[in-house]
Amino acid sequence: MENVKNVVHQGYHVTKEMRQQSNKHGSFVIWLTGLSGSGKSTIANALDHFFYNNDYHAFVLDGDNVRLGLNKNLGFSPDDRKENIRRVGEVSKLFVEAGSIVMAAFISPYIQDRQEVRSLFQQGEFIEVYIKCSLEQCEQRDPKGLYKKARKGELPDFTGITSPYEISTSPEIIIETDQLTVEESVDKIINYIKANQLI
Ligand SMILES: Nc1ncnc2c1ncn2[C@@H]1O[C@H](COP(=O)(O)OS(=O)(=O)O)[C@@H](OP(=O)(O)O)[C@H]1O
Ligand SMILES: Nc1ncnc2c1ncn2[C@@H]1O[C@H](COP(=O)(O)OP(=O)(O)O)[C@@H](O)[C@H]1O
Repeated sequence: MENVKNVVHQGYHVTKEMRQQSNKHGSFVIWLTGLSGSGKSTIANALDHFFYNNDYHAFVLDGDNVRLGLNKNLGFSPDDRKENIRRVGEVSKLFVEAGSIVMAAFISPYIQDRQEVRSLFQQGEFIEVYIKCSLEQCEQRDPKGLYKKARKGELPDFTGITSPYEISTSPEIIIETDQLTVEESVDKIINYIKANQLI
């Protein structure tokens, strides 16, 4: 807080509302949280196809990609994950201000970190989607071979094995990827967004 003592927020002349009107849809965050291999990236990209094909302004922020650039100085300790999520929350807020729909696909294992991101947004702008999948199923999928490495002790602080995942009590949406297909998962999310008149 000390660092921002003499910094004053500058209002934008072209407002978020003007951009939303011009884009002809709302801007908000679909925050996909869950274990590695649960299906966050797959569903985020399937949503992106839907939005792209239907002329919506949307973009995916994905853990792996953000960690190769903006957050390349961060690891997987609780403090580093917290800072990772804080920065991604702020980037998501900029996208929403710019009139875009954001799909943020991050493990984001701590309830408090997710709540802090939620608090950056207005009511209804932050949609938490818990991508629910058992550890056993995620481990069986193991799309990047990371669980195998973690079990061999080659990957410290691995979520679900040697690092915790805290389940939210009331996310807006729960998607069980060991029950639904990718298409059914996308439909469930889109139906929620339409029912809440965000698009
Ligand atoms: N120790 C450890 N624990 C969990 N994940 C690990 C780890 N090391 C590397 N990876 C890879 O990093 C991706 C998760 O990055 P996130 O930014 O989503 O993590 S977090 O939200 O800060 O917890 C994660 O991507 P997903 O599998 O898509 O979840 C992994 O590819
Ligand atoms: N219903 C489903 N939803 C999402 N992914 C699924 C589903 N069923 C099987 N999968 C597979 O599970 C894996 C999930 O990997 P990924 O999307 O990278 O997960 P995460 O981003 O959570 O690590 C992919 O190989 C995907 O094809």
